[in-house]
Amino acid sequence: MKILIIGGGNMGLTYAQSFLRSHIASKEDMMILEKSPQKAAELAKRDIGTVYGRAEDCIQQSDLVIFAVKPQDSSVLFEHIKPLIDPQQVFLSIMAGVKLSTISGSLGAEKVIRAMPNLPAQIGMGMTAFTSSDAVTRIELVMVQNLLNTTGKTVYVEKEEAIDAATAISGSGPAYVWFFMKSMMDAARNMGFSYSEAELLVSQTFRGAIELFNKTDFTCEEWIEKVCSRGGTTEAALASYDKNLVRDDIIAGAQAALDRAVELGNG
Ligand SMILES: NC(=O)C1=CN([C@@H]2O[C@H](COP(=O)(O)OP(=O)(O)OC[C@H]3O[C@@H](n4cnc5c(N)ncnc54)[C@H](O)[C@@H]3O)[C@@H](O)[C@H]2O)C=CC1
Ligand SMILES: O=C(O)[C@@H]1CCC=N1
Repeated sequence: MKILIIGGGNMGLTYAQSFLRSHIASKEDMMILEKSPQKAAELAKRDIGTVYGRAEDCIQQSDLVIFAVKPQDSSVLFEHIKPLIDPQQVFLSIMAGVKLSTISGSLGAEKVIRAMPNLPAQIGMGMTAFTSSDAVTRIELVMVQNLLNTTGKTVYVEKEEAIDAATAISGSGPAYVWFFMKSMMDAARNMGFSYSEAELLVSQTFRGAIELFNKTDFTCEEWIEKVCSRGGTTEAALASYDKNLVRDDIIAGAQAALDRAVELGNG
């Protein structure tokens, strides 16, 4: 199966590397279409398949076309490739917000899958939610799911709105986690730790807390209770979070991401 990835940025490159690393696709089957000549030259050095600069040279030979450009670049791209595509090709989009109906309507193609991955896909630890149009066959869906599975865990969702919600939670989520890590590192620096000490203290704390959570059946609340001594330090920190409505802010942030996904989908 010939796979064409359109957009060789963070996610396009991640996908190409992941498919190759897992041997689900060979270099001969992988094509990347990248419009920036500088990026295309860098990609060509990576030995991850054939890199193209023109859609005319690669679209027709592909069985699966993956859209990994920014949502804002999608309408120009669709307009350009519409005369080149075969309506029987399968299209997979990972673009935030852009709806199945927009993709099929703009291209005149029926077999469209929408997925929302995240950046830990780079190390096979990604989380992807995906859904598909009715015209995609079971075999085609399984084929795409097998590809997505090379990047981490996947979940099929029936309702397309859940893709926008997943964008706000798991798609953007790694950035929220790094934001929290950075804030804790800033606190550590203020308390006198060096940069590398702050990094070690914080990254190992995140790793330990997440591993512990994943390896047991306790909820977050139960774990929090185990850390908190009555009248102790953790309670003081959590009281400060409560007073400053940190939880509400985190929920509002995720809601802002969801609102933006919907907005991107409306053009
Ligand atoms: N970065 C992330 O963590 C995630 C991104 N996404 C989605 O993935 C998509 C790509 O995101 P990134 O890889 O971060 O962006 P990026 O900016 O790193 O890569 C996009 C690439 O597409 C190229 N491009 C734009 N128009 C093109 C065209 N007409 N033909 C060929 N190449 C073209 C650009 O030159 C650029 O190299 C976005 O739609 C985003 O919503 C989804 C989940 C996570
Ligand atoms: O920030 C964005 O719009 C994309 C979608 C999810 C992660 N990055």
